[in-house]
Amino acid sequence: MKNEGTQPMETPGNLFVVAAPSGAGKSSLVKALLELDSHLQVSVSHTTRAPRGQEQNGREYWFIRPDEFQSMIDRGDFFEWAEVHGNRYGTSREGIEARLMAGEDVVLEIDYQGALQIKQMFVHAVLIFILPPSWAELEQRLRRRGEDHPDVIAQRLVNARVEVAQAQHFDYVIINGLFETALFDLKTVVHSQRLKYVAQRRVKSGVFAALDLL
Ligand SMILES: Nc1nc2c(ncn2[C@@H]2O[C@H](COP(=O)(O)OP(=O)(O)O)[C@@H](O)[C@H]2O)c(=O)[nH]1
Ligand SMILES: Nc1ncnc2c1ncn2[C@@H]1O[C@H](COP(=O)(O)OP(=O)(O)O)[C@@H](O)[C@H]1O
Repeated sequence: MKNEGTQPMETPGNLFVVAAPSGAGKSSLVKALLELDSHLQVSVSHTTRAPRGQEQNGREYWFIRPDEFQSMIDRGDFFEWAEVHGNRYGTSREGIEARLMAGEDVVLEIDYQGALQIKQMFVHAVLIFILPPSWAELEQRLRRRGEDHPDVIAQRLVNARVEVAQAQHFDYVIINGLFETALFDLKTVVHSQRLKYVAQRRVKSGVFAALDLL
């Protein structure tokens, strides 16, 4: 939650931030997007949460102990971190900064608290919020996923009300009803941002002026 000393940054690479209430389909959408888009890389967060069935250390998350997480906070290793559903999650500086400076596009899959912190640091970050089509469907998806204890699901559904209220602060809101439609919308946002960025760079560099267009 702390980011003292961090100035807003403008980087050659685009930064996309995807947030959603648990079960809305954020991880599935980002995974599908990454398979289609070789220019995009995901940042693997650190968490104190226990791994789920198929999750692997270093793939979905870096799973670390609470004291290790605290040490990382103390060392200033995180761009942002937050407590979500009773566990801590954080985006480490390592990797992301270098990738963005090298002109690569990065996607973060984080909660709304982290997303809002990131927007303060990276003014051009594109914030995307994924909504389920209904509360009933959200609950169904969490149950069908079958990864969390009923108590954990209940807590996530309560927290979902608070999270969804934050969608108003995001640049884009995508409803994940039909998966392929939502994926198309997500691809469109990424593509639009790249076009916008290229156009802005060309205007700045005077390319259009040289063509006698502007
Ligand atoms: N602020 C922050 N939130 C994170 C980070 N990594 C994951 N989260 C969020 O923590 C919440 C819980 O994630 P998880 O336990 O994997 O369950 P999920 O909701 O099913 O994805 C989700 O809203 C994630 O987006 C991170 O590095 N920072
Ligand atoms: N559009 C969709 N329609 C039906 N089921 C979906 C859709 N998107 C995702 N799911 C399913 O819903 C569950 C939750 O998706 P997941 O990507 O894990 O959500 P999140 O990362 O937001 O918690 C998974 O079982 C996933 O396969």
